[in-house]
Amino acid sequence: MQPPRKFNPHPFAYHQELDVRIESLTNEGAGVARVDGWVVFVPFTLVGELVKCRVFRNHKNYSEADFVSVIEPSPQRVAPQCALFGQCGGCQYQHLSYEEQLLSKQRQVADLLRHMAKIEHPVCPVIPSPVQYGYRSKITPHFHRPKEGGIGAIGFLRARTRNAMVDVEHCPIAMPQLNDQLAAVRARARANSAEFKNGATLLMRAASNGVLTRPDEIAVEDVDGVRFEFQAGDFFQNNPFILPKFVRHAIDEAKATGAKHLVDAYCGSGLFAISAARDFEQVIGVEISETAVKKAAHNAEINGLTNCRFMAADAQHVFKDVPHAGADTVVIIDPPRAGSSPEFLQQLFAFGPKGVVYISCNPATQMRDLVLFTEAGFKLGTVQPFDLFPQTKHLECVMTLSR
Ligand SMILES: C[S@@+](CC[C@H](N)C(=O)[O-])C[C@H]1O[C@@H](n2cnc3c(N)ncnc32)[C@H](O)[C@@H]1O
Repeated sequence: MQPPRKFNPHPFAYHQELDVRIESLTNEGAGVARVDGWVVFVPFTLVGELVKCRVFRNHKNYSEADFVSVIEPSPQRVAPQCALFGQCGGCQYQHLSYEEQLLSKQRQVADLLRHMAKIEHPVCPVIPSPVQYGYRSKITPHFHRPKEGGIGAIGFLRARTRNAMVDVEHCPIAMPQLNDQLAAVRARARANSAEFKNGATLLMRAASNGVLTRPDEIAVEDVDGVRFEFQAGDFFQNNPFILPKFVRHAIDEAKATGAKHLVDAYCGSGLFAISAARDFEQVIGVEISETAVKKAAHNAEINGLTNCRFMAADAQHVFKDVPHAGADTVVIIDPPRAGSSPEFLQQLFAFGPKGVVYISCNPATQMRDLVLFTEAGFKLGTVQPFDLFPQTKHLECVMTLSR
C-alpha cells in the first residue's frame, strides 16, 4: 500500500501493524497505548486489552492507528449491534458495556473540569437513558452530489474522515419507526436523483404524530404531560425516553435557588420554559429562530399558561427586557455546541441572577464558559451528566451555578 503523499515515516511505516496494550482512554474514548514510550491512539479499544492495530499517521509526538482485532479482550467488551460499527462515524461505544459507557462519561466530565476549568469537583453518576438502542427520534442521512450513475452512499460520515459517506440501510440507535421507513426514504431519493444538483441531507423525525420528512411539517411531542409542537426541521431534544427526568432535574435545580422568576435563554420551542412555568411567577424565553420562538408562544397557549413571554432575538438581548431584579431571577441556558458568546455572558453577569442552570451538549465549551462564571463570582454546585446519546461519545451535562 502506497503511503499518502504527506506521510511522515517516523517512527512507524505506513500501515505497519503493532500489537499494543491499551493503558487508558482519551476524553473522546480512543485507546491510548505506548510503544517504547511513544503514544499510539487506537479507537474502539478498552483499557487492559491487547489489540492489533495498523498505523496510518505519525505526528510530532504520537501516532494514530486503525483498530484491526482484539488479541486479549476486556471483560467489559460487548458485541456491537451494528454491522457498520467502526466504519460509521456515528457511534464510538457500541463495543463497551453500558455501565462502562456511563462511567467513562462521568470520568470525561471530571477530567475536563480538572484540566480545562482547573476545578476538582464531584461529578454525579451519569443518569442513564432508559433505552440504549432505538432511542434517537431524529436522523439526517446525507448523500453527495449525484454522478452519472445516480446517488452513491446514503448515510452518515465515515469514521475518521471529513467527507466520505458510509451507506446506512439500518441504524440501530434510531427509533424503530424511523428504520421501518428508511428504505422507502432512500429509494425515493434515488428515484428522484435528477432533482439533486448537489448533495442533500434527508430529514426523518419520529414524533407522536408519525414519521415526518419535511422540515416545515409540525411535529407533536408529549413531555411529562406537556404538549409541544415544533417544526420538524427545528431543534428538539433527540432522546424522548430520558427527557422527563432531564427536564425535571433542570427545573428542580432552578427552583432550588429560591428565585421567583425564570429566564430560559436559547429556549427553542420552549421545552424548559413551558415545563417550568407552573413553578415560577413569570417566565421569559429568548431564541434566535423565529419559527421556534413562535412555536414556544403557541405551546404556552395550548398548555393554558399565561405567565410566559417569548422573544425572537440573540440571547444577549434578553436582559434589557427582563422587568425583574437579577436577585429574584434564575436563568436556564442551553446554548448550541459552540457554547455561549462572550457578549451574552457579559450581559448575564451584569444582570446578576440568583443562579444559573447551564445545560450543554458540549462539555468542552461548557468548561470554557465555566471559567468565566467562576471569575465573575459564581460558585459551582451540582454537576449532573445525562446520557442522551448512548453508544456515542456525546453527553449532555447540567451544571448549577449560584452566587
Ligand atoms: C441546544 S438547543 C436548545 C433548545 C431548547 N432549550 C430545547 O431544549 O429544546 C439551542 C438553541 O439555541 C438557539 N440559538 C442559537 N444561537 C442563538 C443565539 N445567539 N441566541 C438565541 N438563541 C440561539 C438555536 O436555534 C437552538 O434552538
